[in-house]
Amino acid sequence: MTRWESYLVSAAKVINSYKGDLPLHHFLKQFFKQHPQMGSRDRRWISQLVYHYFRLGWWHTDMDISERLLLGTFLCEQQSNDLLEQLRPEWNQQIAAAPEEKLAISGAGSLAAEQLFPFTDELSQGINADAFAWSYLRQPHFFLRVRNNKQEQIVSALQKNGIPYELLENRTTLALPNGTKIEDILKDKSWYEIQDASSQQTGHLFKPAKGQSWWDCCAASGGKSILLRDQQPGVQLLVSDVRRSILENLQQRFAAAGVKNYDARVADLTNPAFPGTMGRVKFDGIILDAPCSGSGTWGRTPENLRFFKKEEINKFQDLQKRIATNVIPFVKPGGVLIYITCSVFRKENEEVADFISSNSHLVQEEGGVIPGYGNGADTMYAVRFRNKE
Ligand SMILES: C[S@@+](CC[C@H](N)C(=O)[O-])C[C@H]1O[C@@H](n2cnc3c(N)ncnc32)[C@H](O)[C@@H]1O
Repeated sequence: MTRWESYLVSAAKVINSYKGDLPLHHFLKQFFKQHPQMGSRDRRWISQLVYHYFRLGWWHTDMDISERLLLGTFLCEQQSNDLLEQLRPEWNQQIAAAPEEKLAISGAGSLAAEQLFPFTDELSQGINADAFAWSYLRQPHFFLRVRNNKQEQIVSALQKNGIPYELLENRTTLALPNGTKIEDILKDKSWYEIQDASSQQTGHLFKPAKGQSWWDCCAASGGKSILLRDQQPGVQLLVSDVRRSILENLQQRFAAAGVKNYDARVADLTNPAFPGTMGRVKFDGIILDAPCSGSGTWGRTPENLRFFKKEEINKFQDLQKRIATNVIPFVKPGGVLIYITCSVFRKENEEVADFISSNSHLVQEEGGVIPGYGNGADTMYAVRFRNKE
């Protein structure tokens, strides 16, 4: 058996044993731990094959696995590669063709959006189902947000290391190839944050003013809070999350980014007793970056196309409504609430936004879907409400 054929066999082994109960990258890590004879090149190829396989969603699930692995590689890769050259050279010659052309060349028949992404009837308004579904065939980019005006220094380090990059029009967002080991290239952590392009765009809704008090109530490791403080270093900041461990990550990330003077607390915002623990405090701005299906980021975790259960969407909506209900009373009259998800589902987006405005004095001012699928970024939803009390 050639090296390339053995990659197909190993990838098929992974696919047959993976049941979706933990993220695919964790599963692959475990798999490689059990097969220490595989070197880094082998691991890279097998992982890539498996990811391409899942990028095809529910299309041709009855096809022979090896055939589907090759088809996934043909449709998802844009550059000639050794595996196809050895196993399907006639496809490798056409690797740069448009996806529609590749479909015809492969003889695999037509491809409808619902076959790739089985939840098209759940999409938020304004998301183009075809363009969104087809975006799964491309691995998303890796994005940086430039801080402290270090564009020139960063670009020159990337050029020195031969890393291809695109500096977007706003001159603060950099798109890089996925898997770039940026920590090895940029030693000064204060120059940049790793943050998806759409996540960076949510910041356009913040508009903080000096001296205001803000609460990032589902802060995780603090990506939105750092963005907020970069816009307005003078805001007073409270961060909270239900997970103590993620707030420890936040503290390290803030220290590396030079973010100081903030309050942090562990808080479960679904707990009905929670509001009583906050005292009489109110905020000029609250960022509610809600726990969600993450369906706008599944280009990075395409195994979800096969393993996510539609019923989960309602559970997320329920969680989002409960958290919003507990958070709304803490917006000052005249203050703002920014509701954010990285979901493409109407139930987690517009329906929760409608729930917020129907059950409070909050009025939606601006925002909506941030469609990242056209430029290799995540798709998000972000809306800004003002308290008209
Ligand atoms: C989408 S993430 C936030 C991402 C973060 N804002 C950022 O920019 O990196 C949602 C966060 O909500 C937190 N969360 C989930 N359930 C919660 C609850 N009941 N109360 C408070 N936080 C919760 C999760 O732990 C998770 O860190």
